Amino acid sequence: MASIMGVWAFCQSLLQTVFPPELRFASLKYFHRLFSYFSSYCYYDITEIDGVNTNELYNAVQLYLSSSASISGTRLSLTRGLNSSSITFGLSNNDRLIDSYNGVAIEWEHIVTQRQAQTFSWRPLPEEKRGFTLRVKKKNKQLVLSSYLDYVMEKANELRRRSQDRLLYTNSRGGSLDSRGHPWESVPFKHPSTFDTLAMDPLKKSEIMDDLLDFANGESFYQKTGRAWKRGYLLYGPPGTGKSSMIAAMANFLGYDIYDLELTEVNTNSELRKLLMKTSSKSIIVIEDIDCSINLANRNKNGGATASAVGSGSRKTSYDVSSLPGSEDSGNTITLSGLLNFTDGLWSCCGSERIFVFTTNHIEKLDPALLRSGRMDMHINMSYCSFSALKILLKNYLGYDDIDLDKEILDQLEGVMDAAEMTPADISEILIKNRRDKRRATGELLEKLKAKAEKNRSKPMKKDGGGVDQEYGEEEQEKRALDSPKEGKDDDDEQENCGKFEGGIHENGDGKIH
Ligand SMILES: Nc1ncnc2c1ncn2[C@@H]1O[C@H](COP(=O)(O)OP(=O)(O)OP(=O)(O)O)[C@@H](O)[C@H]1O
Ligand SMILES: [Mg+2]
Repeated sequence: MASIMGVWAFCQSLLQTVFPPELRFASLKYFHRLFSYFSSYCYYDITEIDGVNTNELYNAVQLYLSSSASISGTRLSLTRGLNSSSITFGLSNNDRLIDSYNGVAIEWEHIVTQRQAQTFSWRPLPEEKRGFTLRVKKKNKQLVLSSYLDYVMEKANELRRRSQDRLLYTNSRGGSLDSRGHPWESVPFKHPSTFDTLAMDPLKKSEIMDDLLDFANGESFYQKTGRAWKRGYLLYGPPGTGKSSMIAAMANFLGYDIYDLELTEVNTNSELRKLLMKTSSKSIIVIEDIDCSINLANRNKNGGATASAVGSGSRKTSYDVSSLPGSEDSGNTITLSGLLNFTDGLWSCCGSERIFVFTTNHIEKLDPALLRSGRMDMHINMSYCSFSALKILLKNYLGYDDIDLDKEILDQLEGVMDAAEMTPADISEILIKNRRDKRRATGELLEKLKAKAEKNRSKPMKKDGGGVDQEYGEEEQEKRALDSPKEGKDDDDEQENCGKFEGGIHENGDGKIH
């Protein structure tokens, strides 16, 4: 047997020195077949692209090999991605190293060859053909198949989560795919918001954190109850109350990637489905300002689901496809039912451990279908800054603890906080501006709060909610104007259909209200 292995090794080294890489790859395969019968080893090829899809296992192996301490490579390739904070190292082209698992030696080789002239393909393929070959003794084959590869996947996921550079994906390219078949573009996600920096009622905060942890650790629960392993959060409240900051804090807390879904870039339900299929597990799928992304004014007579995307933000100019003759037939529209299928239809289960987060400034404008049980599991009201939230801001921005603050000032702040109805964003501005002088900061803050409370008191109360709401409307309209000049349609009839939510958090589905 030793002599057979010697011949095999000789042939391999001969091939590597004599043949060009593309021939080497093909010839190696041929010789491999010839020798496999006699060899005590078996081989597994893990190619980067499997047919037209990217092979997740390839990426996992690459990551695992780049960081595992249990491996000893003699020659590594170092890379640092654009905007990335860390250097990653991997196997050089056509180099190999030995990993050890449960006392078994596993050899990895990275094989890179030039792709031959492309025949017809629906999308351009990368110029290089890359793959890993795993070599293990035949007697340990079962170990590799039953647990080693799972271990590699798990380790790679963990490494990715632990690394600072989680990813923020966007679908700003519309429906088009990149050369690796991805509809999403990604950048490293480095938002500093955490649950520590988030100013909100501590009880509410810990409820949300517990809920997230229950979800992340709940694989067996979801399995046992036959539910898809996903959870939906609806964050609602005035601009500047921390909805986007909360999403960043959730991602940082769980170590998940974020998919920021720009609904106005999606033309059809099937495009929406494709985007969903290309999201990974352990991720948060976000639709911001859902009331602006889906135009609920276009529902059909049956209360059905003809909703069209409308422009917002850096988004397309408003359009209303359902008003174009025949546009529905041409399928050039996303519908509310398409969106609901996206979140809780069969397709929503094509991955696991995913969180959906919708945000809105106007929960009352949302279609009741979106709010129904089982859709968005938790409704979280991000409201004006409360006294307990203010204390968090004072600590974070000025380094104040409760005991550091003058009791009299604290009492005054507490007395005026609720009536002032100022957002954490407004308060943060005042604190940032005066952060070098704590006394001045609290002084100016108190002044502004009192003035705002006074202003609110003197405003004439309107039937539908009072003066404060009107101002919140103005602020929000400003935001909308920036987003889309054509917007601002009348949604009154929609509001009649919608339930009103008060208080902090509502857990949906089991009827509990927190
Ligand atoms: N609850 C909060 N805790 C800490 N900082 C906050 C909070 N709310 C707002 N801020 C600050 O204000 C800024 C704007 O907040 P954010 O973008 O999260 O608000 P939003 O609710 O998403 O607003 P919009 O409805 O306009 O999207 C943030 O950068 C953050 O610094
Ligand atoms: Mg926001």
